Amino acid sequence: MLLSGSGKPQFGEGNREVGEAPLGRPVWAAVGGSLMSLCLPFTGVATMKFKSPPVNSLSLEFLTEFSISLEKLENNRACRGVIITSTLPKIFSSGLDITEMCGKSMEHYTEFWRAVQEMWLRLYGSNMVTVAAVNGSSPAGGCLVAMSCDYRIMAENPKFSIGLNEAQLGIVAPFWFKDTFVNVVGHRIAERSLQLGSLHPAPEAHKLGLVDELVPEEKLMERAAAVMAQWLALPDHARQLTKTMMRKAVLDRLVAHREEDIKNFVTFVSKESIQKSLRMYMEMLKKRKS
Ligand SMILES: CC/C=C\C/C=C\CCCC/C=C/C(=O)SCCNC(=O)CCNC(=O)[C@H](O)C(C)(C)COP(=O)(O)OP(=O)(O)OC[C@H]1O[C@@H](n2cnc3c(N)ncnc32)[C@H](O)[C@@H]1OP(=O)(O)O
Repeated sequence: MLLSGSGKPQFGEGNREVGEAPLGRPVWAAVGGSLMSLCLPFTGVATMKFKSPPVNSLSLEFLTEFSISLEKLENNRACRGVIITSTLPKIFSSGLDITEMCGKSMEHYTEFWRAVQEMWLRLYGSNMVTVAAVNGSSPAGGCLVAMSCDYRIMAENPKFSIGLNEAQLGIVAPFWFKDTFVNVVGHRIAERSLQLGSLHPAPEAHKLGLVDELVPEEKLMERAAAVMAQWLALPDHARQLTKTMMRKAVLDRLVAHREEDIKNFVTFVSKESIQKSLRMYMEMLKKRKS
């Protein structure tokens, strides 16, 4: 992932610490792990770019790096907003890495699911302004990442789709995926879309309110910066308290039921019938390619 931003530098780039420039001015800070890049320029707005080929699947390693990056930004007082996008053509994120949910131990499933929860708690509960610049397809967990942001701008290409398609895989979106979805599009649209496991092409996603606006792909980052500036024009404390008021109940629900949710996931995903569905789905993806 690539992460970039400005302000008071606190990050290291690989092994290189980024510190004060000779004149005492903060320098551009680049952080990164291998799976995303992060930069924080003088504007106080970070850009986080997923870069985990082939399709930015949310593996345990990716989720861990994502959460650490968010924590670093959150703790950096100079950082007020983050734009999340992808370096890969046509793909924002393919969602949870299915291979993490196939043929692994109970311990692994537990660790993986805790990492999924952690990422969501950090992103959905972030004090920063979060804008998703969705420059490609974004199924399931990828859709969750976009929906957890404050605002979604999607490239207007109808070949790109977004949605919670879990039902198509024979699995069930957990209650907090569903809650996030309901908070974005409302109960009726969420119910129909979840039951059918729909992936909505960009124009339809816009009509449903799943994304806030569509722009030509080449204008995506420019528009994301403009939206960010609009949101940052307000005093942080008022915006943050309002965000908390809107999201707290849903966040609290997972916090209160976190261990139970992990147990449910592990029990569910360990079932032979679910393993079979996931294996068949992976085979279908491979066949579709050939
Ligand atoms: C009671 C309930 C209690 C608890 C709940 C329990 C459990 C359920 C909760 C689980 C919630 C799950 C959330 C998820 O996110 S599941 C993942 C859903 N994702 C998808 O369905 C997307 C699948 N992928 C695609 O549709 C396409 O790959 C995509 C993204 C449109 C890109 O298409 P394309 O560019 O043509 O690329 P390929 O299809 O050729 O893919 C390249 C390569 O990547 C592999 N791959 C794709 N997606 C994934 C993935 N999500 N995980 C792992 N691997 C993936 C694909 O197989 C190819 O591999 P290859 O080796 O053939 O190169």
